[in-house]
Amino acid sequence: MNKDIKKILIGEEELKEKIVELGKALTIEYKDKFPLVICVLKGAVLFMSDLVQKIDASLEMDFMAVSSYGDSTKTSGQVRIVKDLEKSVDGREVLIVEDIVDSGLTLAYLIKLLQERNAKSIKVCSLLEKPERHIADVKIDYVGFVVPDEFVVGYGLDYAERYRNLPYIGVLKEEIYND
Ligand SMILES: O=P(O)(O)OC[C@H]1O[C@H](OP(=O)(O)OP(=O)(O)O)[C@H](O)[C@@H]1O
Ligand SMILES: Nc1nc2[nH]cnc2c(=O)[nH]1
Repeated sequence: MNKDIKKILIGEEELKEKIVELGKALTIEYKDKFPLVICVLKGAVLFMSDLVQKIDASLEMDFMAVSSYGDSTKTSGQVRIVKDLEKSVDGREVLIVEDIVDSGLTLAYLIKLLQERNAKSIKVCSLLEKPERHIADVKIDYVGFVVPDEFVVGYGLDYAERYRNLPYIGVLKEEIYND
């Protein structure tokens, strides 16, 4: 285990099993719909790449990066587009893939944006959710794991851009924040 990690919340095997399960459900949902699957960079990139391999349906992938103003552990509610989609969502069945829904403000912004761009349907698959932290009223159609109100890293999720490459989801030691 990485020396900065206090505990592992979700291990590699558990992640793999959940992704197979989500992939089966999404295969049923999107079998003949040719969805546009949108990865929200950067956190969702590992989850997205493993998840799409478990969806047995024709699909397209696109990538979007948004940034919320605030420090590395808090979101402020203001979101801006850092990298926009290449594809049009007009008339498309869209699946947003997120690593985590915390306050829900990023997701609420994305859903509104894609609605304004005339997507036919918008569903959300998030690996993690912290329901007790929601500020925005967002519906997540597919959730991997509900996690407690602790700052988690690994499997795409960072603290100050580090730890994204850990193959598990873990909680950082307090001293890392206080450095
Ligand atoms: O529900 P919220 O409170 O809005 O937080 C969730 C968002 O925060 C994280 O992204 P971040 O802005 O840290 O960027 P990153 O994915 O590049 O790490 C995460 O990937 C979500 O997009
Ligand atoms: N890495 C990380 N990013 C987040 N963004 C919102 N909540 C979290 C979290 O718990 N961990």
